[in-house]
Amino acid sequence: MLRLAVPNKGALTDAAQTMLKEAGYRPRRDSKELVVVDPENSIELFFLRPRDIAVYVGEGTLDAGITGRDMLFDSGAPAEEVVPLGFGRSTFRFASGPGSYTSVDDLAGLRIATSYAGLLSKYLADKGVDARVIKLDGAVETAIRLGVADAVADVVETGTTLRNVGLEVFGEPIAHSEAIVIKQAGAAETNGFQQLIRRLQGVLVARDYVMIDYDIRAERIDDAIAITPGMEGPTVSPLHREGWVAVRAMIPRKGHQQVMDRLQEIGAKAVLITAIFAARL
Ligand SMILES: Nc1ncnc2c1ncn2[C@@H]1O[C@H](COP(=O)(O)OP(=O)(O)OP(=O)(O)O)[C@@H](O)[C@H]1O
Ligand SMILES: O=P(O)(O)OC[C@H]1O[C@H](OP(=O)(O)OP(=O)(O)O)[C@H](O)[C@@H]1O
Ligand SMILES: [Mg+2]
Repeated sequence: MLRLAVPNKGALTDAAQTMLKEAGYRPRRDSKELVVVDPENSIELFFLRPRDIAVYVGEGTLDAGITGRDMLFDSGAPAEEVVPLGFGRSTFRFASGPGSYTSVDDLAGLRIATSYAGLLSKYLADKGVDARVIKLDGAVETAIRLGVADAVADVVETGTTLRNVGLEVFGEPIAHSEAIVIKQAGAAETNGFQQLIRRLQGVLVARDYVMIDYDIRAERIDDAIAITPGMEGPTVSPLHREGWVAVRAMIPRKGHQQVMDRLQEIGAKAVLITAIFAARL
């Protein structure tokens, strides 16, 4: 049985649940359930704090985990990213009162509050900036107002939290994060692990791609294929109508209306888009 760590709280929880459900795994019945055993899929799900997941996986007590890339770096645990999952996207940034500082170099000798002390300390060391890291558990944005810190380093998604307390980001982003699957660094990939990855990648394909079908005059087929090249070449089938062919291909969901416009401009008829329910490439 594969032992997988899944966030039990916080920003990644719902999206991770939804993705695992779409990948065919048994969802947890309520938010208090800490372990889900799913023998049909040979998997055990352990619901843990996102911050702790890299620690368990790095120790090898669990085979794989879903966590944030920033949390993996922060932990310093011997675990590695296997695939990005496309949700929980955020940047990790410095912020302070408007106009206070412009780059990390301005922070030498100052105090920076964060709940990602490992990630921040590594970044400061890389940049050769000697500053004091004040480790807090959360809600770090308030630390400046309360006089505990001169600047903060925190997760920013929409920026609403910072705006609400009158802070502004400055300097280059420290890190770009999203939800990822991790495994112990250097560990062999078991059959169960590869199955998990294939299923999750299938969910990503089903989310990001749609199927397009259309009819086109045979003499325009090269132009049509240039617009819809498909993954490994589109399927082209004869139509009962003389001089016409039917084409079927996968295209990115994003921009599919533009693709339909271009196909119509070269004379395509009966252009249909359908959602992909599940996929394995
Ligand atoms: N508003 C957000 N939008 C997108 N991703 C976020 C957001 N807040 C946090 N994350 C990401 O989610 C992951 C887990 O962070 P989260 O804040 O949920 O954990 P936590 O702080 O330990 O939990 P909690 O906030 O419940 O105490 C991190 O990788 C982080 O980058
Ligand atoms: O840019 P925004 O869209 O406002 O999102 C970013 C905020 O979301 C997270 O907070 P969370 O709710 O996890 O609280 P925490 O700081 O206590 O972890 C993060 O720590 C930021 O505060
Ligand atoms: Mg949080």
